[in-house]
Amino acid sequence: MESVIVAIDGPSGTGKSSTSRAVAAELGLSYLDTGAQYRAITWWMLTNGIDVDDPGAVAAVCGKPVIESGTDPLAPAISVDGADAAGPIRTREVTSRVSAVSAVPEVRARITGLQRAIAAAAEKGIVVEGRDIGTTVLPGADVKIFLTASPEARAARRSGELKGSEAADLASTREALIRRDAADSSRKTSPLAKAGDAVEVDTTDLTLPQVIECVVALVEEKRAAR
Ligand SMILES: Nc1ncnc2c1ncn2[C@@H]1O[C@H](COP(=O)(O)OP(=O)(O)OP(=O)(O)O)[C@@H](O)[C@H]1O
Ligand SMILES: Nc1ccn([C@H]2C[C@H](O)[C@@H](COP(=O)(O)O)O2)c(=O)n1
Repeated sequence: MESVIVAIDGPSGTGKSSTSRAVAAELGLSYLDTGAQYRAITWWMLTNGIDVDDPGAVAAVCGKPVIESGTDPLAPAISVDGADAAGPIRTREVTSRVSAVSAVPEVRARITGLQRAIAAAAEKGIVVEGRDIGTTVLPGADVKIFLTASPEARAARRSGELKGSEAADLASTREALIRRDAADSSRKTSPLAKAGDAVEVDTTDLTLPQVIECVVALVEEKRAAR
């Protein structure tokens, strides 16, 4: 079977990770969570005392951390300087600072380079999820999907995940994700955007299995047309 590159973009909480992992597993493809890479570099900045609101300071050191991403959809993994970072990158602090770090052009250039190298090495193909995959990272992707959902649906999905001290009410979760989407959409360098040739899938009223089925069908359709 010929290799296939699938780009899945969209705002936060639309189901990119859940869908991408399941589609990659079902089709025997590799999987890359690019948001985890931006979270990992943000976590490194915070733990090393870098002022993440100072783009110059961030740019000066962004080449330092060694970020490695696993590509098995059944066992997603990310490490920074050899240490497992899967847990620490999901804290509320990292979530609230990641948009500032990922807006720095030098950070984007470095992480985009890592992403392209990983995609090029995926022999059977890969599902890559993020914000700028179809527009900037892999503009020649075979299949491009842009997932959307209402802010209410996304907030309800996210609130269900947070536990203990990280738990937040629906309204503040909704506000936080709208704020992050606004920052990610308005940055100058490769903002969150739908590629002109992407298929938009509104997941508001779809179950996760329905979204997965829809994306698998789009990939199979593309393969059959080759
Ligand atoms: N269609 C759906 N219906 C209901 N729940 C869903 C659906 N898609 C995803 N979810 C749930 O919503 C939550 C967020 O999904 P996921 O992490 O895949 O989104 P995301 O777009 O990758 O978010 P982010 O960009 O913030 O990482 C998860 O708990 C997931 O199980
Ligand atoms: N291709 C990407 C992927 C992610 N980001 C930034 C913007 C997000 O707010 C943040 C975290 O992503 P998530 O884990 O929530 O998917 O990373 C980006 O700029 N470009």
